[in-house]
Amino acid sequence: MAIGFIGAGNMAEAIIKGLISNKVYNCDEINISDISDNRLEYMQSAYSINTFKYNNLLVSSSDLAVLAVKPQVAGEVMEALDDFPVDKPVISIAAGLRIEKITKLLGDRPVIRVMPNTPALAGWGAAGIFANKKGEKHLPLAKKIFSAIGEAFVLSSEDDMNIVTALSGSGPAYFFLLMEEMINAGIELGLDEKLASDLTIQTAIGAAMLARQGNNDSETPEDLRKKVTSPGGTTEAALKELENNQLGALVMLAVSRAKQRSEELSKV
Ligand SMILES: NC(=O)C1=CN([C@@H]2O[C@H](COP(=O)(O)OP(=O)(O)OC[C@H]3O[C@@H](n4cnc5c(N)ncnc54)[C@H](O)[C@@H]3O)[C@@H](O)[C@H]2O)C=CC1
Ligand SMILES: O=C(O)[C@@H]1CCC=N1
Repeated sequence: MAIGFIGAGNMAEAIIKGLISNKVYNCDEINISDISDNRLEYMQSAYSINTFKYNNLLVSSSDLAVLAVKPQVAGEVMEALDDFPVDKPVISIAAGLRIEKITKLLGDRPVIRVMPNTPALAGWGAAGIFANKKGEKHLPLAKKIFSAIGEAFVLSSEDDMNIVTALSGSGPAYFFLLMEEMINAGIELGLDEKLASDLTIQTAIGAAMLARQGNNDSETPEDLRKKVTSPGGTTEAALKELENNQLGALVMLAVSRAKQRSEELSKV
């Protein structure tokens, strides 16, 4: 069984790294194509996988194709795939690309839509998965692939993919922005850059680990926040500022905007 990635970008690399280190596929069972020769050379030397200059050759040498190009070029990439047998499944990770469009261009075939995220690069990804009727029998394989790079969650409706994209697909960027701002605050208030950065990142990891542990013990992030917040203390002073400046409403606005953008991309 060979897996073929169309597009050798950041997400394809994250997935491939996880597949190899978790021995889901051997290097010689992984194919990749890209328009960039540099990118193909890099992927070949970093992971010893098979590279293809042409997407058509890639799909004819693969049992499963993973569409990993930007949504804006996905249409033209699919239109140019000739003689791609309809029994071969497609996994698409392109944001906002609906299954209906894929089957329209590639024929009525098994399709699995997945929304992964970049923490997959560190093995800590979160992915939402949805299959069409024909794709359902390939769900165990899709779950295996995305569990190799984090946790995979099967969705009951394709429409939920827009929310998943806004929450966990784009979500790492929200946490990174918060980290950037915390580091900047630490520096501005007098710490050196390295210390501000080390403290912020370790705190983010600690908070995430605690939240994860809490999730198993029915302790919510809200419960954990309350444990940090001593009455009349420093945390309370900080949180009041975040509340007064409507952090909650701002997060709702940002996530809704990302969801709306995902819906817009569905119409391209
Ligand atoms: N970056 C992220 O956090 C996430 C991205 N995604 C989705 O994953 C997909 C890929 O995103 P990234 O890896 O971040 O993008 P990227 O820009 O790093 O990778 C895309 C790759 O496709 C190649 N490419 C462009 N045209 C091509 C063609 N005609 N044939 C073959 N290859 C071609 C590019 O040279 C590039 O290497 C997108 O559809 C995006 O919506 C999904 C979840 C998270
Ligand atoms: O920003 C984007 O469109 C992609 C999808 C989710 C994360 N990155």
